[in-house]
Amino acid sequence: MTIAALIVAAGRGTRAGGETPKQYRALGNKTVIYHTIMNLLAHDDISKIRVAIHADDVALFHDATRNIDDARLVGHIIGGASRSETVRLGLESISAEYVLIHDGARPLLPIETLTRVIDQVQITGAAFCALPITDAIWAVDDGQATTAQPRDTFWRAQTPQAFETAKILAAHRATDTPADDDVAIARRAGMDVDVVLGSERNIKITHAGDFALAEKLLRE
Ligand SMILES: Nc1ccn([C@@H]2O[C@H](COP(=O)(O)OP(=O)(O)OP(=O)(O)O)[C@@H](O)[C@H]2O)c(=O)n1
Ligand SMILES: C[C@](O)(CO)[C@H](O)COP(=O)(O)O
Repeated sequence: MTIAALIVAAGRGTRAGGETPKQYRALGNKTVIYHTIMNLLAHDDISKIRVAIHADDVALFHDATRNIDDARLVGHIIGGASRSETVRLGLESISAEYVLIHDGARPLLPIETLTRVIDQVQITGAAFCALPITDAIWAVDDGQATTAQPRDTFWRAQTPQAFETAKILAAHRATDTPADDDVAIARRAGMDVDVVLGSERNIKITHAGDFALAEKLLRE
């Protein structure tokens, strides 16, 4: 049994703003992507980590990772125009039995969450971490509440999302329409995907204000 990780980090971070893409900005005294990689290297079952980066970021990536002395971090690849395309390109380069697909912009993944995903994917072949919703959920149209939604049936998806590599690669090859995440691509292909408990700590840095939250979580 081999488990690889694919970190997708080829986005531009438009919503976060700033001159440098968010994955190469500082978090503590390292970069965001450094933390993301180290969190995955923390699990002994991960035998290989591939990072998909943007063609303009090669120097930034080398700078961010030059102090990582671990042979499991293998050569980077260049991602695509959408997250889904980046994932497909990354999957084409991975030969392990299972693959964990993780956002480069989630630098605070707890080892317990990672372990839950790794354990479950080896049992059922597809698993991701997510959080149940505690607020009431309303459909809103034109600024007005319309229909209350049954919140027990909705979970907030996080990454890693893990699959048998051959199956998720086939699912990606079978569609040209990008999706928000890889669970959506898997479901499109008819795969069953198990959910395990994620973590409030496992935030995705999306907007500029998320850096302050990430710094606070890092210190805790
Ligand atoms: N073409 C793309 C787009 C996104 N991603 C990655 O997918 C993850 C989640 O995407 P998101 O948070 O939306 O990042 P960006 O696309 O960079 O952000 P934005 O939409 O604000 O530009 C990030 O790690 C991002 O680098 C990617 O690898 N390739
Ligand atoms: C993959 C993801 O992080 C799961 O929550 C999310 O769908 C990424 O969305 P974005 O539109 O790329 O920010």
